[in-house]
Amino acid sequence: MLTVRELTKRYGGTTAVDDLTFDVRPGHVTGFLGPNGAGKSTTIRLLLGLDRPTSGRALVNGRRYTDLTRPEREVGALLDGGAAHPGRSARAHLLALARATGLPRRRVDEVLGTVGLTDVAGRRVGGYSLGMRQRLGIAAALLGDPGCLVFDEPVNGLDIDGVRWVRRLMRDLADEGRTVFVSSHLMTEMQQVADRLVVVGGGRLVAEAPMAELIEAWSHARTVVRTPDPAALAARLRDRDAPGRRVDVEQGPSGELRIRGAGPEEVGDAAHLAGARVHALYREEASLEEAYLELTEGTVRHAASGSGVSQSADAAPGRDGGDGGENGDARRGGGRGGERHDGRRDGAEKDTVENDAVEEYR
Ligand SMILES: Nc1ncnc2c1ncn2[C@@H]1O[C@H](COP(=O)(O)OP(=O)(O)OP(=O)(O)O)[C@@H](O)[C@H]1O
Repeated sequence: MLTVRELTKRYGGTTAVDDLTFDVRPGHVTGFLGPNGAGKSTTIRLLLGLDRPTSGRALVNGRRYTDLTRPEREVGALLDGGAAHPGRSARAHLLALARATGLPRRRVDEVLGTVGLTDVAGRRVGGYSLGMRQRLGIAAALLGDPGCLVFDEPVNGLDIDGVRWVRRLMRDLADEGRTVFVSSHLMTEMQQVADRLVVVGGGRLVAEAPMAELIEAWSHARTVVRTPDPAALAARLRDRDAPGRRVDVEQGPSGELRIRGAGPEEVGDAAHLAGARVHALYREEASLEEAYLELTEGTVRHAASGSGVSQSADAAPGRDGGDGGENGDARRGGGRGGERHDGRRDGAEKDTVENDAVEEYR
């Protein structure tokens, strides 16, 4: 369980996180959604003890990260898929982490298997695609078999199979009773994977709710009708306005009417009464994207510093000895990188690296 209470973080004159309170509960995939500069990375850093709050608390299983005796067994994080040394093999990287945290080496093989890197575990990470590095980052997060997992943009750089795999993995981890917290700027991705959402804007909490509730509360289903007689139908529909009930009618770019406050049956009846011919009539469900835009409207910061700061924010997930990564912001590319995680070996990448860490840990 992750607990955030009245959390505030100021950097000079900038309030990155502003009196934020929310819970991330076990057994759910909770999405952490917000526009650039909303305070997501800062919140995650505070949860993971990588920064200190100005005030308030950010707790893992009821304790500050820095007070946890075996943090790797309680929370695992993917903050930067490129955090492994490029000259090391995936296996060597994970063995070094296991050794540093006193975890059994069998966990290395287990997590390599879980993320599908067993066959390429001896290859240098420098030759890995972005998607393979994401998998390695997830393997590192899973190493201590923690009850809480924090994933920052885990699907970036993955091909469609990789994306499906990550979704399945997050679902399975939650179904096992773990706490899964996943940040993303991809609203459509959240809709696919999260069953709860924490939405932030301008450092403040905008919403915390089950996904379905959030969409229901903040977005509006519309009825769309195509008719050659839009004026007659619109007039008839507007007549249905009554105290406590509002029917909004807008004309779309190709002449269609988009109606809020009246369903297809009612619109069909109104068309009949108005003598308007109907060529198409359907209900259009609002997407999370629409709900999200509505929720965060007006909260977007105009600080040009956002992306630069985020890079430093993403670096070095402390406990896995991250080196800042050679690709600090690559995962923000939203689908850039086109991974080929198909086991194909490029000639230049065939070398096998087993370094000191492996030797020492045998
Ligand atoms: N170390 C820092 N020094 C100064 N300002 C910072 C620092 N870290 C974050 N900020 C500022 O705090 C605000 C929140 O940044 P943060 O990176 O947490 O947002 P975010 O939601 O993760 O955005 P993104 O998706 O772009 O990473 C931004 O205005 C950012 O410029």
